[in-house]
Amino acid sequence: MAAVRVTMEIGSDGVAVITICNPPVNALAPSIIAGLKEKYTEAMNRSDVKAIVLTGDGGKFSGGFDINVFTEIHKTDAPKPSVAAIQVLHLVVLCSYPRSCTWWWSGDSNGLVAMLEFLLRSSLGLPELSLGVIPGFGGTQRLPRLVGLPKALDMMLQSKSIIAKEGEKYGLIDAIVSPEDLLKISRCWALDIAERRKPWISSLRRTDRLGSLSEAHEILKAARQQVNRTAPNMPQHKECLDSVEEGVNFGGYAGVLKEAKVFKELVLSSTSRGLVHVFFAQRATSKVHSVTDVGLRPRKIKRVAVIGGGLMGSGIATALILSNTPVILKEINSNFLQKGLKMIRANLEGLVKKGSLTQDKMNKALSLLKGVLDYSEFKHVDMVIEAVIEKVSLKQSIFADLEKACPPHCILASNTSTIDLNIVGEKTRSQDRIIGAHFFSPAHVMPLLEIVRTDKTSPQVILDLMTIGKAIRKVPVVVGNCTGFAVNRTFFPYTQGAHLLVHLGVDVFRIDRVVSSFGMPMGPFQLQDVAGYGVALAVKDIYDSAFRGRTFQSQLVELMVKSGRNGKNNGKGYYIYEKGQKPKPDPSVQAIIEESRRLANVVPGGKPITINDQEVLEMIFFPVVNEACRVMDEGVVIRASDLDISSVLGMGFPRYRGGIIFWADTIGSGYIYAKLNKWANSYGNFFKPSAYLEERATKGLPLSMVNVSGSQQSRSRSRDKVVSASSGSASTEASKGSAELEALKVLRDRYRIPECYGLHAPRPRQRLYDRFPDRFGLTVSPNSWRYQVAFIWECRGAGIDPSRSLFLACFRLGKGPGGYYLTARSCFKISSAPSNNKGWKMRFFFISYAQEWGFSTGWAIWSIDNALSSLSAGDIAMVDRLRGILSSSRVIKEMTEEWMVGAELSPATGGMAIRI
Ligand SMILES: C[C@H](O)CC(=O)SCCNC(=O)CCNC(=O)[C@H](O)C(C)(C)COP(=O)(O)OP(=O)(O)OC[C@H]1O[C@@H](n2cnc3c(N)ncnc32)[C@H](O)[C@@H]1OP(=O)(O)O
Repeated sequence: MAAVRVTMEIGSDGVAVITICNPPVNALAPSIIAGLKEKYTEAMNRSDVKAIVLTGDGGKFSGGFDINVFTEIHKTDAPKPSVAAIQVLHLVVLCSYPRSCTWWWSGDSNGLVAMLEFLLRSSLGLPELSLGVIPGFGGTQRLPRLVGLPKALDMMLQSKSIIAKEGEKYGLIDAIVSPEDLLKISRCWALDIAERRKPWISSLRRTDRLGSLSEAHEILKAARQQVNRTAPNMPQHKECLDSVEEGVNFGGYAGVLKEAKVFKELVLSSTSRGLVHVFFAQRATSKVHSVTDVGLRPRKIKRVAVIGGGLMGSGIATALILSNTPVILKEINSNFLQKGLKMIRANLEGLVKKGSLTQDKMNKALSLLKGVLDYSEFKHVDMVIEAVIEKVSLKQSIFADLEKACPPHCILASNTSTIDLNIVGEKTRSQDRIIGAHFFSPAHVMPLLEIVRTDKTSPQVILDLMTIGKAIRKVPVVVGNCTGFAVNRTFFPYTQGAHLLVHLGVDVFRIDRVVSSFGMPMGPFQLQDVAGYGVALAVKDIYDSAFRGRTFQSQLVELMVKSGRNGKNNGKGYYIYEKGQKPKPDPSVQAIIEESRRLANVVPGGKPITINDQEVLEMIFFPVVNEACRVMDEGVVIRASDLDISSVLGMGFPRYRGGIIFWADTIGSGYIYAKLNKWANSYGNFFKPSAYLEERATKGLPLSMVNVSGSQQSRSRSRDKVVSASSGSASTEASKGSAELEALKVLRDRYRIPECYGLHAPRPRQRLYDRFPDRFGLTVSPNSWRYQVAFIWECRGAGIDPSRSLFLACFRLGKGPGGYYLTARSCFKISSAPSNNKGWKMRFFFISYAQEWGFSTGWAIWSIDNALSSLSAGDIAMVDRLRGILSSSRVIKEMTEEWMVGAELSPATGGMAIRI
């Protein structure tokens, strides 16, 4: 992999070409920004440089600011100096008008002076709001001045990127040139500007595209109204408008100052934490151990057959032809076939009507579609996706036919949402080719593709389906085989919980309101209306037998159907649906609900319960979290974040809450466990906490920590396979270690503890050990890392700054009256006698240690200073607090027992680990 660097080459024409290199997307990491600043200064100081062109390595410019920095900030709760540096750099660049230098980037003749301006312009998109922040580097000011307020607001508020042609049309870029000519033309253009043959206009000072003040205010007012409607729970939208308005009212420079202030605040918001988590969770789905890391190459899927032209089949076919994959649609008779083809056409027409597809592209897509009534053409397909009704015998006979009709390499996929794939493929001998391709309705719109593998599905088949999934613009998440798979299984208690609440006396429409204001696209009852009652009735028995003892059954849906209601389909459900109107709650369902309540008779003591909105929310979502725990426990998902992204993309769980597990961990396993336990005692087993949840709650661990202990693994039904898949074929001991590390990583991420040993990588620590064996009095073991993390985490829980606890953890714990406790002696030594040999040695050691972990020296010094500033003052209260933690903490007690036995620290260093 190419090194992260910024280079500068100065040509004989006097143009300095500065190139940033940070694969894969040349993200603006702090080191890149520092490198840019350095090269800029160097170029400015050289008399032979007339102009500067900024470019990116590997044929790309930049994917914007390095999002990993946000993650770091989220872990420490404080903006890193790097962020401030960016702002400083921005201002420096902005204010220091280079006399003879031209900052110029890919086709922008106005692009003098502010190099960061070019980053903005050439990326052709400002996706910052999708990460919970607002555009920085003056983005909120420059974009409106370049493309006009309406287009700029559209791009920023929707995080919408635009293609080069559109950029040219709106004045964001000046010329479109071929990749081969880009640098050559850029050099000439830059020289033209430097030598005043072309004009330079600073975008920050432009006002011509802003319109009059009153026009601008009108546009902003309309945007504000829209934001209140569409993003009520996301502060960054409103803040973005405020920053733009500041610039409109008081000038670009004032706008930049406001933007910088707001940016710093937003980066610490819970919204940004959730959104950044989702960003990485989505990308993590591309990595499936033993599939994507074993050198397999995806095979070309030239033609796909879809069986069944119903709602799902036609949606899947639509998605495929939209991405240029030829499709054969098979139905059992011409009537059904025509209906299916018509539905596909209607799907495409809908997109044309919305403006997201041109008529030409629609025609091209339709030309790739062919309807058939038999299997004769199946010998030419590379993949089949079966999408018929959920009937086991029908699916089994289709798969038996497919085995005969398709070539031996053909992938045999089923879109079943509930049925065990082993049963689907029972009548074939092609189990290695059988896989689940679970789309969500409408399949051409919903972004999630759940890829279900069985024990026998071959890695090649999984990889091929992942690849085609990405080609049709889905996010493929690979999951294990079980009833409902990962998403439907996790969310089955969502509807059931809502039904149980209704039967306990809570109003249907209130539940929907509470759930919608939490951020779901609609409440569970409206969702049931939209999905149709057929689905609810079809899965009822399946779930009841698979999850026996923890389902809630009522007659409500049957009674609704009996009364002539079928949800949105026939315009009558819990709501009334009229064309062109918003769904209206139907008060007449009340009688049906009363009848169902009477039949279910679950209200304790016959008196409807009284609960507040928060409890409504918890009683609906905590059972979902509980089931998600079982899904993780059984290894149905590879990692917790797969459930986060699946809940966001498949169920509409609010993205800014980070997904179901991320959200649950912000609440805490202990709280959720206690609530579920309480409800289980009052209302039955539907709420009974799972063993996974119980374990994490008792140990005070996050739910996202999938691997905790050996007992956990042995309890798991199918996770052994998944765990070994994620930790390779190493020995048991090694895989235990890697599971431990994985757990640590999760802990670190969840509790935002960047300072944990071993979390950055076990190897640096091992290297240190190899280099300085005398300084380690104990063997490096995963357990020591775990305990150190636990310690730091405990300190954090007690409100002690993680940087201090890290520092303390680095130094020794001494023995005192009443037990072992932490002593600040080592720290005092440093602070009271900084010139003392030992003090300096320790300080130096700490810094080099920090460097090995990948922290900067600056950070290490800052961290030491931070710790010293509190400790050197003799902060007895804190030491007492720490002592309190040590004596009361279960984790620490556990540590004590183990550590007392074998661990001994080197007196030479004062300890590299906690000594209890
Ligand atoms: C002050 C400023 O205004 C603040 C900002 O700039 S905020 C940051 C704004 N930037 C973004 O939001 C861009 C995010 N990135 C993207 O949209 C897309 O990655 C892209 C369009 C640049 C490229 O897409 P694509 O080629 O499909 O690559 P994609 O799979 O998304 O990413 C490839 C890798 O780059 C990483 N990556 C992408 N953008 C990154 C970024 N800005 N920072 C850090 N890593 C990034 C991804 O995590 C992924 O890593 P992995 O391979 O280890 O999983």
